[in-house]
Amino acid sequence: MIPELSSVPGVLGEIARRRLREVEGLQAPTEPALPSPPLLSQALRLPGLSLIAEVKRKSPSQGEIAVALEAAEVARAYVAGGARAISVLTEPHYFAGSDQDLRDVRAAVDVPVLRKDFTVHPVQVAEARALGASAVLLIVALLGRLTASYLQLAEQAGLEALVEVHDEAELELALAAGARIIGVNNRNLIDLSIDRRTAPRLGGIARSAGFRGLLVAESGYNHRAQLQELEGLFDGVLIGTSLARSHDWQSAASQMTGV
Ligand SMILES: O=C(O)c1ccccc1NCC(=O)[C@H](O)[C@H](O)COP(=O)(O)O
Repeated sequence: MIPELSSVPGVLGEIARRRLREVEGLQAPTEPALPSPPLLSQALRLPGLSLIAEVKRKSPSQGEIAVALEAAEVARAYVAGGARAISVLTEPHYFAGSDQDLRDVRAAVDVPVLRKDFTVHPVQVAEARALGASAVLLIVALLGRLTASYLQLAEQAGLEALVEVHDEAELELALAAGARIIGVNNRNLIDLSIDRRTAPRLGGIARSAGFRGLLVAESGYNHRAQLQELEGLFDGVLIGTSLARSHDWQSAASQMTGV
């Protein structure tokens, strides 16, 4: 049990406590291990800013985005539009996602797949590997000092981790935990406000502190021009709402990547 979970405020706290109740009785999957998935880090090391495109049906901040979308179809279109990785929200209640979405996306595309969930129990890490994910999301605002042990768990399971931060204190914890891929979220997950200055600010601090790992900017991007300030500092950008709500997922992705 994560000691601080009961005191996480706002929507993030609500989601995480509900998720814990859903998963804490589950047994770790026992199926034979799947072949090693493609590495998220490799996709992020390609030249330029790599797009991680998100399969997102609804969200606490936006309500319904594309409730009827078919995850595999959307993921294929994103990849055709130049996305180098896919993020799949598997949380069912607030985002209408599912584990089956992740299986479907894994079967449909060759690029790395991130399991975007609210990881609050070790069983979710084992599940992610069994579903075919390449990486899991670890939110420092939820895991606090346990971030390092969840990172270890992920590595032992053969997964990479996107370690997500939103402020300086969380960035310090992520660096101390030995994160290799840090996601800076422009969305405050407590009050859901967006401030796109967060990513460049914290990305700059991370680099000044000597971080040589991979940086991903997350949330709030809807035009290619907004990505300019990330060039040269960030390796990737994670975009959900503005892509998913488009009626043409391939051209929406392509407008962001220029492919
Ligand atoms: O998207 C939300 O409203 C949200 C609310 C509470 C916790 C997490 C939330 N989103 C998760 C994400 O970080 C985003 O799905 C991801 O970064 C993409 O953001 P966007 O392009 O703004 O959809």
